Amino acid sequence: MSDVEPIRVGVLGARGRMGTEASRAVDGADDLELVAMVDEGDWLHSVADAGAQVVVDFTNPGAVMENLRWCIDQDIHVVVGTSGFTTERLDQVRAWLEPKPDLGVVVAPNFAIGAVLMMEFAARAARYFESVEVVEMHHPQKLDAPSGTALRTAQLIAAARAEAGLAKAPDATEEEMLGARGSDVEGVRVHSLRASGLVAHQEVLFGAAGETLTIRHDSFDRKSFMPGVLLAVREVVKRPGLTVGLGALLA
Ligand SMILES: NC(=O)C1=CN([C@@H]2O[C@H](COP(=O)(O)OP(=O)(O)OC[C@H]3O[C@@H](n4cnc5c(N)ncnc54)[C@H](OP(=O)(O)O)[C@@H]3O)[C@@H](O)[C@H]2O)C=CC1
Ligand SMILES: O=C(O)C1=N[C@H](C(=O)O)C[C@H](O)C1
Repeated sequence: MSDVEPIRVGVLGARGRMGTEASRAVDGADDLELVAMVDEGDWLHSVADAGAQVVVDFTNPGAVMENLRWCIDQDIHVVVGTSGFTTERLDQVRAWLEPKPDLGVVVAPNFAIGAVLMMEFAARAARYFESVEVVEMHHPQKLDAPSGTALRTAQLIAAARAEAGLAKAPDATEEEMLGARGSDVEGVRVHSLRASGLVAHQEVLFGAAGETLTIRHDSFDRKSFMPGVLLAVREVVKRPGLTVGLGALLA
């Protein structure tokens, strides 16, 4: 038996789709101890009362900032899977962390290894193609559109295009029905599909003269996110400040 104390973990959004899976994964890990499961209407302070060192948040974009603020105030490290993180929100989290030099927050738009690689590959390909569009596909219970993963992918692509000096992607559309061309995320078109049977899927379509490149990732089961969640829980206690994306934690 190891003489290292397990990391004490609380889960917010614990009765939701991801919170249920994350609670199960934490509970099944020898080096972690599930000390609190909190959902809407529960007493948030029970997380601190239970001595949680790390909180995992899978709630919703409307709730997550208040949860984060509270955890930081309580000196609890946070792993955030909840979507809805704009640049402004990330800046706000950095500001909250400033007076807390030992505290870590990881915000990961997607914990699936394949999705992380899809974003990295897309960022790498971006400089070589004049056209690019992102199509994300999710279950119809999803509250936000576009997905956090699609937003992050579009931001990474936009940054790579800007660095390469690429102009706006060609598009002669003059007349369009509202929404037909998707949303414009920093100059990258993002389309959101919702259908029963889907979990979480994304395609990034690149185009240049005479060729296209499609990079696609599919999560068929929420178990796909769990190795990433557990990695983030183990790493956040060693990484003060804000870490965005699981990629930074991968060896
Ligand atoms: N980063 C990643 O890899 C992934 C991220 N996600 C993101 O995680 C989030 C949750 O997704 P999902 O599990 O499908 O959503 P669910 O709606 O199934 O779960 C969210 C849960 O949080 C609860 N909740 C709402 N407000 C609070 C609060 N203030 N405190 C505690 N609990 C609260 C909800 O309760 P109630 O229903 O009563 O409101 C619900 O039980 C979404 O933002 C989603 O995009 C999802 C999958 C992977
Ligand atoms: O709501 C979901 O299901 C998912 N949300 C995250 C997102 O918005 O990108 C991650 C994954 O796509 C599943």
